[in-house]
Amino acid sequence: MITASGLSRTFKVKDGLVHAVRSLDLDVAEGEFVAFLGPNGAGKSTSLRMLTTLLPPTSGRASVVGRDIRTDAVEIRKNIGYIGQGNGSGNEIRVVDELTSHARYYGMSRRAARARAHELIGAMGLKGMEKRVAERLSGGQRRRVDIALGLMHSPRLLFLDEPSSGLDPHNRAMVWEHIRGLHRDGMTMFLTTHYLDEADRLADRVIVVDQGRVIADDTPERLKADQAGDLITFTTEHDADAVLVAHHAERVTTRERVTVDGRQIRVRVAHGDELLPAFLRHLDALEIKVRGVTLDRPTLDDVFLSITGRSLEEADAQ
Ligand SMILES: Nc1ncnc2c1ncn2[C@@H]1O[C@H](COP(=O)(O)OP(=O)(O)OP(=O)(O)O)[C@@H](O)[C@H]1O
Repeated sequence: MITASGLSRTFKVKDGLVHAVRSLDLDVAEGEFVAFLGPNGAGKSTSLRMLTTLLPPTSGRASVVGRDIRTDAVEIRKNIGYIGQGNGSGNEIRVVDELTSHARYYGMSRRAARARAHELIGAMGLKGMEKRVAERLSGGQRRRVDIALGLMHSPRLLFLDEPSSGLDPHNRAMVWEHIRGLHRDGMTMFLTTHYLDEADRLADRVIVVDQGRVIADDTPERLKADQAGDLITFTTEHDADAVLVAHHAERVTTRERVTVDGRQIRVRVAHGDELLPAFLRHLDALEIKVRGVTLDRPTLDDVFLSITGRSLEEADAQ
């Protein structure tokens, strides 16, 4: 559905060059749900704009729905939907008319276009807003009109750039419910999001980018198990016991994955739930006293932290 090889984009700025995307390789199969994650400025939107034929690459190649992005933009645009960051829908046209004329552009009959517009108005929780002009909607309502616009022609492949930004939790859940349904019916999804929990829950595959490069690409489960692991936190009665727990923990994982802070020992380890009972029995047999223990499952932010040494939330704040 999407392949890219060495796809790159450089921008000229006053004081030099910005390498927004550096040699992106991608292979997305039909029916996949891929989340593209990374901090602000990592190159996500630039990648999406190249793949949707809105921006020519500086070098490299890509094909989308089997067509070359450099030579076949018209065919690609017919088959894909693109929901960018703050799309159109900022003009003096009624919501229902904007949706209908968008679909007409794709060759739908007036009748089919109106029926589809009303279907999506319902699905996006916009009932009652049909006759309002997009300019006078709230940010969250406008965002849902953007999403409906991207879906009007029922594309095979949907690119979503931060689809849920600006939506309250209720509307986020509603939009995702609809997108999940479309994916179940076979639509391929490629999205960027800052909500790591969304990517974790929804995507079959997560591609992590940083400074224009792909730094990880796998299922959320494998990324979390391989790159981050569970976090076990032990609390001991005495500082001396903490040192002993840390010593034994280093034997089941590596030294870098064990940190001691007073009487608290943090251990990162894959499959912590399976390891913990035997490890506690082992400590007990050695008469090392543990007062408390907690186990936390890793998040995708832990994955980013483990690969780059900084948290995605911190990286975004920079
Ligand atoms: N038209 C442009 N001219 C110059 N630099 C640009 C242009 N568009 C993007 N950039 C730069 O390219 C880099 C990547 O930007 P991009 O918008 O692709 O990042 P992003 O990962 O989508 O970020 P965000 O999460 O903030 O949306 C940034 O350093 C950005 O400043």
